[in-house]
Amino acid sequence: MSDKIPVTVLTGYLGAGKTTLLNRILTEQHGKKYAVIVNEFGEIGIDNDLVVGADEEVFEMNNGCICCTVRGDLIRIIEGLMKRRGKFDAIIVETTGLADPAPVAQTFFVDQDVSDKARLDAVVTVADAKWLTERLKDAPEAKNQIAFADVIILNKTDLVSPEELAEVEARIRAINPYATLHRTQRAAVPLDAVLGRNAFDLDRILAIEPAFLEEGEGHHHHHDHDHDHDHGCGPGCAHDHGGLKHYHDEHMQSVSIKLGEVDPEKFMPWINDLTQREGPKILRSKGILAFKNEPKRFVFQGVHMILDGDLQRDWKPGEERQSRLVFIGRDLDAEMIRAGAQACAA
Ligand SMILES: Nc1nc2c(ncn2[C@@H]2O[C@H](COP(=O)(O)OP(=O)(O)OP(=O)(O)O)[C@@H](O)[C@H]2O)c(=O)[nH]1
Repeated sequence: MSDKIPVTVLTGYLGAGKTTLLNRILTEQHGKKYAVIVNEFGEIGIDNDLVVGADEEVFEMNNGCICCTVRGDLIRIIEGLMKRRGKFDAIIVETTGLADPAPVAQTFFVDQDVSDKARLDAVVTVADAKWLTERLKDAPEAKNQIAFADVIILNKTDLVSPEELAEVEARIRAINPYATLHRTQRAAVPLDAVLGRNAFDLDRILAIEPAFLEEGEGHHHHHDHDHDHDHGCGPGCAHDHGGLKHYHDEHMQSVSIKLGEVDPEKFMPWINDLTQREGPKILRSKGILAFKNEPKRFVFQGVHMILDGDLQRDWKPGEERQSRLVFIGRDLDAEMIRAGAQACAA
């Protein structure tokens, strides 16, 4: 029996429910110690701050594209964790919603130091029952996340009719007939549905992606656009790592904003109005807010025009009462969003 540390790669498109699932796993009584590695799109880390659990250690990877800039980070973090063996039962990697899981999974096979000590247990993909059908049309990453999955959590079943649910499940099955599929609300699955699966099937992946085990001899980046963004190796390029091709959305951008205390009387109407008007373009929004005279942190989450928000834990003594917001989407009017947020200052 291998004593390699099992690694679960948690993927799924923006806002599907990855962090919800992760928090559920981490708050269960499991008696295990997990190391969690998160990777976000957007310059200021919010996700790592929203992962709960007293016993876990959370490591944040650099922002940017997971294949080029971030893969090095992933390897470094895992190697660091390996030096402290015995302290962790398993590693969970939560990728950004925009990541193609192929290069992440590939790391566990082509990097010798990593593959000596860690094994990919399963790729778990959270799918948003409401939005997946749309994303399969316009986001190749979303399709790859389904194709690579060993376990699929078909989440947010409360937001669709039984007919819509059957339809999205049929679409998933057309891409991936093999994965174990769980229909959920709020990602409610037992821990053993996700962890310790020993489910990653290399033969199946090689059938989809014959170049999976080939480490690129020099990386060929195809910039099939003339935009001048700077996001690591850049959105919009279809990378070809020795034949393993994956994609980035060239129009995807993030707007991140930091400000001090915020007036909820101004913020609430503004965020509602913004997401109603710009919802089709804003795929994802989230923030941790310091409301004036409020001892607790207010956390809001949006996926297109659906918004959620509540007061969570207290601001800790000495913790700076700073508000942080991130908007991820296509063709966003960054100046308009920034100005609107600034106007909510208390
Ligand atoms: N209605 C409904 N909302 C849900 C469900 N699961 C999660 N959500 C909400 O969907 C939003 C996104 O959930 P997250 O868990 O943060 O999604 P994520 O995949 O981690 O998002 P990114 O990391 O930004 O890609 C939050 O507001 C959740 O509360 C569900 O089953 N039903």
